[in-house]
Amino acid sequence: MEYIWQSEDFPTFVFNKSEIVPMIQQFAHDLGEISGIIMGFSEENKQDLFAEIMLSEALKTSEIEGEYFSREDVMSSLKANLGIKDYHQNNRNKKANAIAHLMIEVQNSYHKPISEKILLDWYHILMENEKGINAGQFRTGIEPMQVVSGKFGDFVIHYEAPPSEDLPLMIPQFLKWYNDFEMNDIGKIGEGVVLSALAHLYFETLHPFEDGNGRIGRALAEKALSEKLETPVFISISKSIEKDKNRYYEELKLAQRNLEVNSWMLYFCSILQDALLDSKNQALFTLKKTLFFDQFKNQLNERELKAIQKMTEMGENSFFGGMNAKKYMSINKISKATATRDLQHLSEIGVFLKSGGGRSISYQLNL
Ligand SMILES: Nc1ncnc2c1ncn2[C@@H]1O[C@H](COP(=O)(O)OP(=O)(O)OP(=O)(O)O)[C@@H](O)[C@H]1O
Repeated sequence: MEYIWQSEDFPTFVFNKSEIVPMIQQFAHDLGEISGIIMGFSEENKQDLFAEIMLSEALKTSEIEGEYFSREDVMSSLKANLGIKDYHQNNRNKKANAIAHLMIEVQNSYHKPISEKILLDWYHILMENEKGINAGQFRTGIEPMQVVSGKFGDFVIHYEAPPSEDLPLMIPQFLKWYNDFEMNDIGKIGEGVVLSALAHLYFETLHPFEDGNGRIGRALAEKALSEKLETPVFISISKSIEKDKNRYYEELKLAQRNLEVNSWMLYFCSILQDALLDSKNQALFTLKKTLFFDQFKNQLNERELKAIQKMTEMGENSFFGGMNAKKYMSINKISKATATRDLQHLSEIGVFLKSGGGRSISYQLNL
């Protein structure tokens, strides 16, 4: 046997539960903490946070594939699709629209059993604008479906998926395995974590589509977790994977060769944990931001408010180099004198902390 799908025992994945139980406990603990933080949020803040996390997933799952979209394009699609007021889809980047639409569809279908229709719908959403791809069906080609790297003429084959002709049997088996999945002795959260990890691996093993298997498979991992927890879990798995893509490929490669998948389980649990921590930090930042705006909003003029919103809209520490007079003038399209006056005021009331001197003065938010 070269690959796991060729084994008689496939898909009986074997792993040591006791090794991942502490990770599941930590995950459950952090999940509880986040729920506590979010509980106090206004509906608007909740929606903003969830949109932020979906945005992150949409951007990073595309980046893993080497596709880079602008934050603004994807966010405008997400907000329009979520029906957030004042947002209309004005984004002509069809691929960015597609990935945003997929993210929302995945959250909307978290409670439904997985089916061929759901997978094909997701695929259709993702691929309908791709030329040369039949967006409504699983792969049927006779050429082998291989994961390769390297240059033309010097390819390394990392993996070969089952032939297309086997899929009509293997896909229903996968769907049944997924929908019947149970692991009662590690609690609902544990069950969700394990299903998420194994469903992703199983799906990548089948590689059932011509293209987009990574993106659909990561979407499926998110759905599996939400489904078992019976509520949408807002985490960005792809953001965590993307931090070390090579490790992801290595772990998949290793897991394709042996049904004993301890290393994969440990790896994937660490990805979920990292993604959850990231969501927690984002939630804490939203909280800090709200308290900050509440404290200062009555002392700020429109220009000051606009500049502060700009500095916080992309998350903590994302406004590189802090604020300075030049940036402030350009954000508000105003004269240097007005900018200097506002910056002075913001420092005096304690919104900004000033650093540097002369031409290199910059201002950080005193969050
Ligand atoms: N050795 C491997 N075995 C099985 N699957 C693998 C292996 N290495 C990578 N993969 C999966 O295959 C995906 C690539 O497949 P495909 O090109 O169809 O998907 P994609 O969504 O278009 O690309 P990407 O995953 O890069 O976004 C990877 O993202 C990963 O999920």
